Amino acid sequence: MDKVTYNGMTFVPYIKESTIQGRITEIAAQITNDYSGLRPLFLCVLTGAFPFAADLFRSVGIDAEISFIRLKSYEGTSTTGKVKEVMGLTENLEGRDVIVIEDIVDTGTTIKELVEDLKAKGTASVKVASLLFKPESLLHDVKPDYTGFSIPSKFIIGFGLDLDGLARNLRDIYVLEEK
Ligand SMILES: O=P(O)(O)OC[C@H]1O[C@H](OP(=O)(O)OP(=O)(O)O)[C@H](O)[C@@H]1O
Ligand code: HPA
Repeated sequence: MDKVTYNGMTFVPYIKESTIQGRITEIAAQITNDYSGLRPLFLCVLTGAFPFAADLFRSVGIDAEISFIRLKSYEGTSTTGKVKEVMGLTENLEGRDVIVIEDIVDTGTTIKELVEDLKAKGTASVKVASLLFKPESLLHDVKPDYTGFSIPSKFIIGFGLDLDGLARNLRDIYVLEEK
């Protein structure tokens, strides 16, 4: 794995694809066990979560459905603090067991708003599976129920995570190089 550069910023290798896949398999096994006999609805938060959602959803061993919502709050490497719904939900969520799939919980702003919204829609339960979690960046009292990797508060890209729309197609995860 070599360094990569986007918009003049250099990123160094951080988490390998094989390590990511191994962790996704473990989370899928946990979900398979926790939701046995239920038919959960996975809700993928576009855009960043799509590679994680595809791999996680295909690894669970129970009947399940998947749907998508598109939320946006980041510009460059920082949050705007405002979560914009770019594409909404069409499903009736009443009585459903929902598992939100996120690529990252950073300040927690996106997940806090989304989970509150989903609970207000009459869901039976709402849990969050996030590939990455930055506990030291949290601005709200939230925490994923299933976490791939807890990481320090550094900007990362790859495996769905972007810098202004780029780098989502990297198979591995990279972190911004320290100067
Ligand atoms: O915990 P937070 O500080 O709210 O950050 C997490 C959110 O930020 C990213 O989305 P972004 O707005 O960059 O949209 P994207 O998925 O289209 O890249 C990521 O996919 C999460 O949804
Ligand atoms: O570290 C990050 N990288 C890319 N997108 C993000 N959205 C929240 N945090 C991040």
